[in-house]
Amino acid sequence: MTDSVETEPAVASQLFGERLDVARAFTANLIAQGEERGLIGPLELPRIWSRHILNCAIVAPLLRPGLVGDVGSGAGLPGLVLAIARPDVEFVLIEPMERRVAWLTEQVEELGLGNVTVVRDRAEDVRLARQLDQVTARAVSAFRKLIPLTAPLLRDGGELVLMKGAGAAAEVDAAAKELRKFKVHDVEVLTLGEGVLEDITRVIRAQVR
Ligand SMILES: C[S@@+](CC[C@H](N)C(=O)[O-])C[C@H]1O[C@@H](n2cnc3c(N)ncnc32)[C@H](O)[C@@H]1O
Repeated sequence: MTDSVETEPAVASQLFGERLDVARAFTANLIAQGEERGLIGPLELPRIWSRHILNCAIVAPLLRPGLVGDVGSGAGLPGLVLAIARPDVEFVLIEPMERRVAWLTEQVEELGLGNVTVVRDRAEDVRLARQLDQVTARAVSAFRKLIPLTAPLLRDGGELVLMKGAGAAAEVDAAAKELRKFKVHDVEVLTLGEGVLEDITRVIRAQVR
């Protein structure tokens, strides 16, 4: 583990409220084990809070009570962070890689997250007992590729909440064919965290069917 780990920014307490201790425990576990377990690169530790934990937590107010599927959760970003921030929302984390699933399952147990289920599968193959109300994803695939993977998992009127980089608007333009085919509409690109976070977060939000 590198010795240059970012200290917790003051805004963390605002974003997690009374769940801050759980967020701290998860972040400490990620700092302690993330590099060794291939979940996060060493270069990320100096920006673990600003670039990763808080960058995901700022999305929490976009979620509604219901069932949210986080596709390609990896280290738990954003799925576990959102599940910590929003105990009123149920989450299913969909991740195909065995060692990442093992990490996610351990974290759910250790942190006592009763609102999270972990499923080992690819989004295009997974069979869920219930249709999702919302889907989240971060750093999994381009918007046009995510649409066919995620839209079939959503109920009519469900919503995509996809964390994206600076190219979000261009990704929307490149997805015209998939938007039509999967009846994705009311697409907007949101910028979150301005004036609050060091790194702003861009989100593509869209309705399905
Ligand atoms: C670059 S990592 C990002 C992980 C995490 N979302 C983050 O932001 O740190 C991409 C993740 O998506 C998962 N993934 C790739 N293709 C997938 C698919 N078809 N369905 C579900 N997950 C997938 C990978 O196993 C990996 O954990």
